[in-house]
Amino acid sequence: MSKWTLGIIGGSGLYEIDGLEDRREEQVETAWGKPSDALVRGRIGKVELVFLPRHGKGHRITPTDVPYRANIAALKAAGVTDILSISACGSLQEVYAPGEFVAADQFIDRTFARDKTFFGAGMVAHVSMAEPVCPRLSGLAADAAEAVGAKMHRGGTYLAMEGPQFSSLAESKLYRQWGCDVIGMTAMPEAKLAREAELPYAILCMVTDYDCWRAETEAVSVTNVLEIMGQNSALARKAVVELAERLSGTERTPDPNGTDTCLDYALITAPSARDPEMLDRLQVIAGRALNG
Ligand SMILES: CSC[C@H]1O[C@H](OP(=O)(O)O)[C@H](O)[C@@H]1O
Ligand SMILES: Nc1ncnc2[nH]cnc12
Repeated sequence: MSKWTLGIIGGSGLYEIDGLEDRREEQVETAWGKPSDALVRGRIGKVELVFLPRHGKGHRITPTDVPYRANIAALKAAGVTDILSISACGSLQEVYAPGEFVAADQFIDRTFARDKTFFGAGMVAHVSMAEPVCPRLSGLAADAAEAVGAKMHRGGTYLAMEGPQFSSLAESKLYRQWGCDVIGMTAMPEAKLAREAELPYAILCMVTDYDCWRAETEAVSVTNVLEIMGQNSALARKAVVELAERLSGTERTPDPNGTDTCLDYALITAPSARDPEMLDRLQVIAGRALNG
């Protein structure tokens, strides 16, 4: 029987999760360095959970400096089967009010100062990002959040900006014209790297502000993000417990979208041209496809 091992990446305001039995912390190191913090492991019912606070405890790491590759590699090495990110974000549309949740299913990546692939010289891969979010996990997470009282919006486009400064008014208006729904600084390259690691990924965005485009509202600041997070992070934590409890009685079947085996269609470097050192480094991420 295949079981669920849920990786939870907590964003701004979410530095712990609730309800873990057998809670323990593990300091780990990967071929891409140390992850943002110790992995917090435990169990809810029959579901294993591995929690990682993206910015580290105490929020020490900027969105640019988050060790995205080490985080995903550490979760993969820990046996995680699926990743749920919980992130604070700004609303780019009237319909998403602070305090509400958006299960985003598309991204526009405007980040430019981050390592975005595990692969590279000696082993090149091109995974599909046409559907970057796992519809199964996203739907289950949205159901769980709704069940604990969150106002949920299903689907939406998340604009990933570099930061750490918030957007100018001109940028905020431009992203609205592009049809984006929410804005944040971290889902990219996280979702891309999860895909390369064959891990289905979903994101629950907690709306904390209206960025700066809405004339009748003051522009986003850390103060108002933290205030809204303070009021709503308990809901996000309850949603994680609810999700794990709902999955506890079920067997995990392969991801219907094929993410579990997506590298079968992505590796392009000819076997004779592959760099043995690169292949060694990639074992934890791509061993299934490389050795198969
Ligand atoms: C504290 S406001 C800006 C900060 O909040 C979001 O973080 P996360 O996505 O990790 O929840 C946003 O992306 C910025 O990093
Ligand atoms: N308006 C905003 N822009 C970018 N990241 C955010 N995180 C929370 N609110 C945000």
